[in-house]
Amino acid sequence: MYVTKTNAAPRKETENMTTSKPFLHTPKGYDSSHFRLPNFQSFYGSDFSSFFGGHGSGSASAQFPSFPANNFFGGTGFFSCTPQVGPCTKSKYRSIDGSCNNLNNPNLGVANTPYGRLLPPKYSDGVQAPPVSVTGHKLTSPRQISAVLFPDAKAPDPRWTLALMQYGQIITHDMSLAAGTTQGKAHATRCCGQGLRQALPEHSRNPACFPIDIPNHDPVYSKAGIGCMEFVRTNNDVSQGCNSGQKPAEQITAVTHYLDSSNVYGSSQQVADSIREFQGGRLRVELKYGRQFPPSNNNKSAICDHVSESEACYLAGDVRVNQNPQLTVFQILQLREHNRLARELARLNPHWDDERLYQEARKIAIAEHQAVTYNEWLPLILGQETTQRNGLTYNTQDFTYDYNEQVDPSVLNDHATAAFRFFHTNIAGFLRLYDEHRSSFSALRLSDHFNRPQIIEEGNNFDDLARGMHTQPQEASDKFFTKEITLFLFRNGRPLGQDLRAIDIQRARDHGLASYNDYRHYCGLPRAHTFDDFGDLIDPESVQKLASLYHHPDDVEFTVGGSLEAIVPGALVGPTFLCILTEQFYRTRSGDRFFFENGQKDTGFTLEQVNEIRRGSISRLICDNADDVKSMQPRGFEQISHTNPVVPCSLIPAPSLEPWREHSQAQQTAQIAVQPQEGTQSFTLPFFK
Ligand code: HEM
Ligand SMILES: [Ca+2]
Repeated sequence: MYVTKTNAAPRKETENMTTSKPFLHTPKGYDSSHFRLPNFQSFYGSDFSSFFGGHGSGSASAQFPSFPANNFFGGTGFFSCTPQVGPCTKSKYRSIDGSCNNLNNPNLGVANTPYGRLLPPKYSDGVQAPPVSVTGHKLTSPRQISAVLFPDAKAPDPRWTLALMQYGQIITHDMSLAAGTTQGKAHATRCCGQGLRQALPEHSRNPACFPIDIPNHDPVYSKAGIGCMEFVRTNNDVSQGCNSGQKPAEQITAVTHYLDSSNVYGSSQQVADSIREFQGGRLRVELKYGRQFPPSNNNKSAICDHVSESEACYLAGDVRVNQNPQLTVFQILQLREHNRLARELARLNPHWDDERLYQEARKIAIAEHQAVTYNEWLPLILGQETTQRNGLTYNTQDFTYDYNEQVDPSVLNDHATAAFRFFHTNIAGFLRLYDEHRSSFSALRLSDHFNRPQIIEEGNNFDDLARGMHTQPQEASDKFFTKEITLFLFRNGRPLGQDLRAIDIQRARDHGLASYNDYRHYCGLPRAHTFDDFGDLIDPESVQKLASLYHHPDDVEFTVGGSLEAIVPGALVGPTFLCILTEQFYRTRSGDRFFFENGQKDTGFTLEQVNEIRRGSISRLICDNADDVKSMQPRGFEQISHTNPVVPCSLIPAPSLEPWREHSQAQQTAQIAVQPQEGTQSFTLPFFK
């Protein structure tokens, strides 16, 4: 069944699903001009109700009471995979942990629940151990695959700015975090079958040859750039694993699955409360020379690298906030945007209390983030045609009416552990600094500043970095990855660091992802029976390398094959990853009852409010929240050109908060007296009594 935007309404679920079954959305209507998805039957039978953490069954939590959170990462132990949720109250606002979004299945999308999956895992023992070659051979070390197939070659993207990549990382951090893998330092957590959650101990990693750290004095590296080449045991490949006979292990993601700015607000009440000011609806900030920065992290030495007590190391809704300077800049812009909204709302509605201001500002800030993600970012990444045809974007001034409670919003393992990581290709090794005239005078080396955000507070760096990422090109979408992440990741002052591409490959093994061929098949592309068959989408040189690295075409990993595909015209990714990403972003919007455009009666915005939010943009975010950026090009993800010139911020459209004003008698009288001022952007000036 194919449903296209041109001849039918956006796709809707039609299966007769009951609450006792897992909510797996089956991708029926996927379509693009280049390839089509077949009708797809969910591989999970109806007896898998406990597979995704027991959604709908409730039995797991009854049998295995949940353990205190502080035990969670503290070594091997079993915990409930079903969050204790509900009963749900009818709230106008999202919960912090994602619960009660889907009123029939309040656990859906909640933080610390398993990823979803499109294709069943392929563990070599059926339940937990990473896949090995179908011919029984060991797989080549991820580090070697990375070095052979994904070398560095500088090729700036002809059209898009580094902000496009950087906002992608914000989106990613909003959507998922493999529990325990933060900064590559900690250990994994997963759900075994039967709703058991297991924290794996640190020593389950073989310290003798962790495949990803490149030893500083590695003789092999110095010759061949390979580093540690042995195949090693991984997190999942441990003896204290899930008991045999159980259903396969499922990895857990620590943040809310929804696109709800959980990176800003936190995914647990505890974190959310720790970053609130509890005054005026604002989030906590530290003021430095009148500029707002996030509060200081109490755990600096564990979270940041190279930190003296005086160096900045921030606390935010997401633990990865300090990971790289541009990411931190965006997080700070989002934080300041919340506080800006809270202040504006307080002026419009002086009778609102802290809680009301916090919730309303949060709701608007999340909506602005969804608007930028879906209307500005995704069409560039997936291609406009793909987003339009598959119900990801709508060209309308009306509501979209596309919430579907049958859609499972869970972030898919296939997406987060393979497809979405492809955009590591767009990372640039150097971050250029640009002044207001768009002259560049210096650049930061990325690996000098991993987990070390102090640099952004110095001088005008904050603005120069903000302008810089909207001026400098991102790296092109191709099979090349900058050495700053494949050789120097988290090097923390050492000459060499880790290899993110190798980590991506290793992590996908650990999560038991099916093969590249399986995903080709899933996406309606032919399976390759010989290595040469991959030549339909992959260049001959890479096909040859695949043949040298793998024993059989079925051994080729999804992360690897998918990253070598030719880019779909109009998009920034190859066809198989595009298919998975499209499915994910369809679920993320239509499975979210609070999605800003969908016109839900009790929770949504008025149409007038929605259309104000639609006026927002990435450039507006910079104009409103950088320290002193006075001009931007209108389309910030697109490089500056004569069709996208830098203009004064006053010419960049801005949402008006006027539709949020609650009209009391006194205010109505006052409004007549105070007319909106000519020439100011649409934010209404505060009303002075
Ligand atoms: C400077 C930029 C970036 C750096 C340094 C970076 C680094 C990392 C690191 C260290 C991990 C954890 C790897 C692991 O232990 O498995 C990770 C995970 C990931 N990255 Fe990136 N990344 C960057 C940008 C991006 C971008 C632009 C995207 C996509 C648009 C992206 C998508 C992902 C995804 C989906 C994951 C897995 C999240 C999860 O745990 O579920 N990253 N990245
Ligand atoms: Ca989230």
